[in-house]
Amino acid sequence: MFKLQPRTILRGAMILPMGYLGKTIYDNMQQRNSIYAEQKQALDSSKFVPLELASADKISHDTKKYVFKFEDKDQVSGLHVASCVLTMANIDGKNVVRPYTPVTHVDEKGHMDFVIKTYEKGNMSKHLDQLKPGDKLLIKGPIPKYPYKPNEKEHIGMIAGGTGIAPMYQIFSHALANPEDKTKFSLLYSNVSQEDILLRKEIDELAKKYPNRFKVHYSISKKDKVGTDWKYGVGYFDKKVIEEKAFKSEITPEGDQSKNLVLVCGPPRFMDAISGDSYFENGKKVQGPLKGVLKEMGFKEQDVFKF
Ligand SMILES: Cc1cc2nc3c(=O)[nH]c(=O)nc-3n(C[C@H](O)[C@H](O)[C@H](O)COP(=O)(O)OP(=O)(O)OC[C@H]3O[C@@H](n4cnc5c(N)ncnc54)[C@H](O)[C@@H]3O)c2cc1C
Repeated sequence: MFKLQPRTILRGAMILPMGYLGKTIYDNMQQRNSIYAEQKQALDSSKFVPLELASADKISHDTKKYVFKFEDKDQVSGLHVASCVLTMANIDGKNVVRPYTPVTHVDEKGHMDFVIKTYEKGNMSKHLDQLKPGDKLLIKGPIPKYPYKPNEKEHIGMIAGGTGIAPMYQIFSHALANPEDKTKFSLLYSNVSQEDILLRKEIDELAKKYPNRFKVHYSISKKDKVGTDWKYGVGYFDKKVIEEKAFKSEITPEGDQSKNLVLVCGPPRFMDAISGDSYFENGKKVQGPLKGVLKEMGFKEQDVFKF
């Protein structure tokens, strides 16, 4: 079992949410913000601003890509890696607020894109599904999540389910585009069927372009949804799949955890199975105890960040 070094404790603590170590994350964000201060920002973290929907296109049977225009085509969102936004809409007389993670690069100008799944009984996702180009949505951000720093870790394992790919994509697409950043990424991405895999073209292109820095293993949870050409996994992620297909000997609970980290994001049942979910306590998001497969494997709370 690995021992906690002071450096490990500090780094572990850095991945805790604002409520625990707000100052560290805040300082980090301030540094990032000073970089972006020179650029005109479309979003404001203290208030909701209306953004116009430019287009909404189906990318799978239940998911759309939404493109929101900034007021000025030279504006950037003002987001940093990794952060998300809050959206707000008045639905049946109530203000509904939900977080989403853009999939556009943080320095992309003029627009911000989201990949959002529509739930049959979902308040915000159904509202978004009904929006037409020209309609506006209230958006606020950035909302800080994991403060990613190039080369801080050697290897980051990512375990994502469904739309949980969005924050992972934000991180690895940003990191891989930076030639100075040597961080390696291993992504395990689970979906019900092949058709449900979001951003597959983009992910496969990155895996091809950066074979030494980025690898991906997909899994389909339903056997009958697998096509004949399927070369990846079937079923849920367990210890064996995580060890053999993603982490190999590079990310282990016994390894040097100041160099490795595991990120997890997915729907509630997926989170419960893999790591346990983060939750709100006294109005603040807390990581909560580590549970599930990662706990069984021997990982510790500070080795894992849950989005
Ligand atoms: C940090 C963060 C970033 C996120 N980024 C994205 C993103 O980029 N794209 C995206 O599509 N979603 C994302 N989500 C999820 C999103 O915030 C909403 O939870 C989701 O869109 C459902 O909201 P709703 O109002 O439509 O459904 P609600 O009205 O909240 O829920 C209605 C019903 O839908 C079902 N449901 C709701 N959410 C889920 C879920 N995640 N999995 C399975 N069933 C569910 C439940 O059965 C629920 O009873 C993110 C969540 C977080 C915490």
